[in-house]
Amino acid sequence: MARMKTDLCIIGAGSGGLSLAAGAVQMGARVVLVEGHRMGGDCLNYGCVPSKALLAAAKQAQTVREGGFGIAPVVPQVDYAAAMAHVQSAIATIAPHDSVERFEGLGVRVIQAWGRFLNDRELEAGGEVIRARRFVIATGSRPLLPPIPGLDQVPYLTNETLFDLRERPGHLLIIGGGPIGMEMAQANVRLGTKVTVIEGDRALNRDDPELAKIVLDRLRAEGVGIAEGAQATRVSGKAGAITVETGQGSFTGTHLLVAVGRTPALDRLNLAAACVETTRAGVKVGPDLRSTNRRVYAIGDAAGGLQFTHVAGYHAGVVIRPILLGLPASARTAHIPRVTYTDPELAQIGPTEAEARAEHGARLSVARFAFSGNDRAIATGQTDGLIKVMVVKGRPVGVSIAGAEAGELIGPWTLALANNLKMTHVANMVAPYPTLGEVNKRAAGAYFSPRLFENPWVKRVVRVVQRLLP
Ligand SMILES: Cc1cc2nc3c(=O)[nH]c(=O)nc-3n(C[C@H](O)[C@H](O)[C@H](O)COP(=O)(O)OP(=O)(O)OC[C@H]3O[C@@H](n4cnc5c(N)ncnc54)[C@H](O)[C@@H]3O)c2cc1C
Ligand SMILES: NC(=O)c1ccc[n+]([C@@H]2O[C@H](COP(=O)([O-])OP(=O)(O)OC[C@H]3O[C@@H](n4cnc5c(N)ncnc54)[C@H](O)[C@@H]3O)[C@@H](O)[C@H]2O)c1
Repeated sequence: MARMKTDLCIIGAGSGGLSLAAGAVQMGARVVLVEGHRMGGDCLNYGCVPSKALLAAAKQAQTVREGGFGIAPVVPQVDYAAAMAHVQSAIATIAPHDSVERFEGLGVRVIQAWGRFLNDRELEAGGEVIRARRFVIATGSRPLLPPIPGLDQVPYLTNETLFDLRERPGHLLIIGGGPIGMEMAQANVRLGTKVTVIEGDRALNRDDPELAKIVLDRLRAEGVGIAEGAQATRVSGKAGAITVETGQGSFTGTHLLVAVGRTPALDRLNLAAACVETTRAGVKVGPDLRSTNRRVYAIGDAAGGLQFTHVAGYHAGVVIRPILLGLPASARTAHIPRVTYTDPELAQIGPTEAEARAEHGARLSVARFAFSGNDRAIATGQTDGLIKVMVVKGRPVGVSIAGAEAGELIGPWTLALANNLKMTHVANMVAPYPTLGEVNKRAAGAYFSPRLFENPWVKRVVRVVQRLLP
């Protein structure tokens, strides 16, 4: 077997591995990148990109279907295969950016094979033994397949096969009402599929219930059936007629999508040989993302924390400091946002109201502003929405937004939380009129209004000054 030495060996060329490889090689390190399947990982091939591309096609169908503003609604003529062709075209357009050619052009040695540790300092991939000063496990995650009796006896879809469909499903059952389940429910219902979501708990249960309701009400109004408190206990049937049994009754559809979470992709790595310990969530790491083997780090979904592309990229930025420069660094989570790209969108940073109340008690103030008070939202018919800002000692600690463009609107708050800014900084901002972005400033205004307008001292001072002014 050929042998090579390198500074850094990264296993997995997804969101985390690619960011790290590009950064490390351009800063002068010798980098080997090992990828066993498709460059770009889950996000490009089976996750963010295809799901957002399908949602875009679905939004187009919905715009036509709803009409409005004096434009007559029309039943959309949906070509499901063409919508999926748009999905593939979005992937193909981005793929060169994540390609072997681009990374080899940057100076990265790319090995297209599965990597497997031989011992605590060596990994084998594609018949080569790589001895590296540091390793980074960036192998991501795969769909969790729950032990529901009968599931292994029926054909089912996951995010890895859903985008291969070319014929529109007649009735899509989705087990799991998390972000994957709800995004794909709306995409499919808008493209003309009958959809039923089967959720064991509350749909979108990680989000503030008041804001999740805004999204769920819209989905229900568009025709998505959402059974909550309906844990799937048995699956049976065959292609075209699949039945899911739950405590709330049984549901039969033509297709089944399983979207009940993720499991870390660590099984091919032979981690025991490298003395790298794991938990059910992923590689066991400290705040510095270092594993139980001090030469080995883990980033992204494999590190067992938040599972988002921007987190994988952020992790890459954290580990590059100790790996390349020997400097300390640790990962934080308080400033990490998340967005579910339903229409309306659901965005969150920091704790929800309930989480913040549990943590801060009476010190917490919650400022609210409804989209129905925003002129642009009224002009464009997008008044279903609400922003809540959780404030402690004059600083925002959490923000929840449900509404049009919530993912864009959370931007200024990500800046505020990352830099520990105060509500005054947000209130000082002048937002262009008329924009949806004014909801951010109005929420800051809602925080200051009672302090300014309902404060007897302010009134007294104004009266005195008015008497004294010439
Ligand atoms: C349907 C869906 C929609 C999503 N939408 C969003 C979104 O809108 N926004 C967002 O932020 N996140 C989204 N996510 C989550 C996001 O895709 C992941 O958090 C992100 O891809 C994680 O990046 P990663 O680098 O950790 O892993 P990945 O991108 O999964 O990359 C891991 C790579 O490692 C490779 N690999 C695994 N084992 C080995 C091995 N032994 N040897 C060599 N290679 C190996 C895999 O083949 C893969 O290419 C979505 C996920 C799904 C499933
Ligand atoms: N927009 C985004 O950023 C985005 C989009 C999709 C996915 N993702 C990432 O992917 C991760 C996985 O998403 P997900 O939606 O698969 O998982 P999830 O864990 O967020 O939601 C899964 C849901 O399935 C339910 N469930 C589990 N077992 C069940 C059963 N037997 N019967 C009925 N319901 C059951 C759970 O109660 C839960 O609500 C997310 O947490 C997120 O990190 C992000």
